[in-house]
Amino acid sequence: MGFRVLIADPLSQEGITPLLETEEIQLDIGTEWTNTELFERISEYDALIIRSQTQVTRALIAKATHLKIIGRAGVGVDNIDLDAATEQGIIVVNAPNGNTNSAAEHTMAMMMALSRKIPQAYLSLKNKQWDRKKYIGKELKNKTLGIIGFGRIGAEVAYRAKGQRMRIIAYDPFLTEEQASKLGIKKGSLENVYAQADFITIHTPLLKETRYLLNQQAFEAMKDGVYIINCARGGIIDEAALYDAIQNKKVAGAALDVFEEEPFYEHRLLELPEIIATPHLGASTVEAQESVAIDVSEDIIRFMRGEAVHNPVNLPSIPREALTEIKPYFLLAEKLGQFLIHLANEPIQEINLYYSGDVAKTKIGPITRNAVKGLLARHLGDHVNDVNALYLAEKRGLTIHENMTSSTQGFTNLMRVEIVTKSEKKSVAGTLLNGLGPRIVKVDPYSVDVTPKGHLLVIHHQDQPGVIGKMGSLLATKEINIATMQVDRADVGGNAIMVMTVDRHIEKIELEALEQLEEIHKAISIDL
Ligand SMILES: NC(=O)c1ccc[n+]([C@@H]2O[C@H](COP(=O)([O-])OP(=O)(O)OC[C@H]3O[C@@H](n4cnc5c(N)ncnc54)[C@H](O)[C@@H]3O)[C@@H](O)[C@H]2O)c1
Ligand SMILES: O=C(O)[C@H](O)COP(=O)(O)O
Repeated sequence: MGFRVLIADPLSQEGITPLLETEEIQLDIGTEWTNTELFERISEYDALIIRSQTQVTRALIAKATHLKIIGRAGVGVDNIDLDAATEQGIIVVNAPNGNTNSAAEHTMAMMMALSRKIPQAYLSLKNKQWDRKKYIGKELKNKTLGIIGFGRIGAEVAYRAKGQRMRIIAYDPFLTEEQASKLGIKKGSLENVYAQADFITIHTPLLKETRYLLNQQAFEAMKDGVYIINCARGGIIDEAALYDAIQNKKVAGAALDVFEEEPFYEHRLLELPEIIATPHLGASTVEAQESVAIDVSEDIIRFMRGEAVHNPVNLPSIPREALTEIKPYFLLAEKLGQFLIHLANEPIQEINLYYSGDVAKTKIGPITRNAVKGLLARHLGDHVNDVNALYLAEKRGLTIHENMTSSTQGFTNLMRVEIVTKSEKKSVAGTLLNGLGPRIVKVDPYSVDVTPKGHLLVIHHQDQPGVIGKMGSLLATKEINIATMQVDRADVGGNAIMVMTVDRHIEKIELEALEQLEEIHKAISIDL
């Protein structure tokens, strides 16, 4: 059947070449589909690619029973219910860099068209008017540009505006004084921006904190005759407040590429001659569209092939060099989790992770995620993955603690996973042996050396002569061949453990037969 990909919004044909050239991918174009069709057919797809039009709501995600990845060919993901995607284990990727330049250029074009009233003058000419007095503009030179949101696009706008000899004051919670002075701009608070700027351009995402950031109060705090440019997202400006601010001459004009509701065919703001507008064209250039479509297509192919994606939105992004270093620990962590959950006799309440040696020097978050995934997979199966492991653990009331310790116990790297239940703690520790892969080296207090792979049999028994022989004979009667065996004990004659690798899965009834032996406390079968 292949990996089924649905493109729901118009993408650059050249940009989807990587998908077209990948044999395993079966590509459908649903740009002409109605919403009803999309709802009816979404369950057929492994991947969905969109731009800003398609609303990926919780309801749509609930229907998307086979969906594994959503690719946003662009930056803003406010049209995707990220929580719903994460809960369903769907990874969301975007293409954050491909349209930066186009959006910055569009912002500059809008600012210049606004200050020189170009669209208004053009319309007037089209209407057979030759009116020169009406369209007197304002220069940008020596004016102050306030930039709210100094990320990729905000910074690109700053470079260009400096070329226009504007003074720049920027507000962004992450902008430091040092960065600002290096760039030759001023860092200010929102209030500073409002008080000083002649032009204000917005470049933040639409978030809870930025919704209606530019509201009546904000307009009141601005200079009289300020110009506003929004090529970021509708909803960051309160459109009703902007309308009033223009009517009462506080705001001299606004250039809008984005709106609270899109698309629309009539808009109250467009009745005002001080407003110029484009229908969300910031990223609409040949270059940007090709670039974002390539980026998102390549991430979908990477995902399909089990490789790390480059632009995850609902997973922490890991730099490539760091990923090479930590990836081998993912398997170790997952196997430790899968093994350990079989030792739990009661529901788990807490998961503790202890990292030491080389592994403690890496980015442990994604390693923890894999351990939790392994722990939950026994009861949640395929439903749990890297994307939703922590969410699902949290939903089940599990607390997770990560700890760094110095106790390497002679290994160059060691990670221990511990689960806490109402009445006991169980733990398993493992290491990554150079060139040999993951090894389990401790089960509770017992030292072992087990490759976490295949069919394992864990026996808790009394340390006494003959028990290993009895075990071996019983397994032989069931035609269960032992491939490897590890034994350790707490004290002579005390509690002991055997961890065996056997050649086939051991049935419950066979475990019960083993537990009939007097010296055997518990027999556990684990398939890894
Ligand atoms: N019109 C278009 O077609 C178009 C094209 C591309 C991007 N966009 C939009 O432009 C915006 C910026 O994109 P980007 O690629 O530069 O994103 P970015 O993530 O690189 O930058 C966003 C910046 O906003 C800052 N920020 C967040 N909350 C803030 C707040 N409350 N106050 C001030 N700053 C805040 C962040 O710290 C970050 O530096 C996004 O909304 C994106 O969707 C629109
Ligand atoms: O966030 C973005 O990348 C822009 O708003 C572009 O949106 P579009 O892909 O719908 O043009």
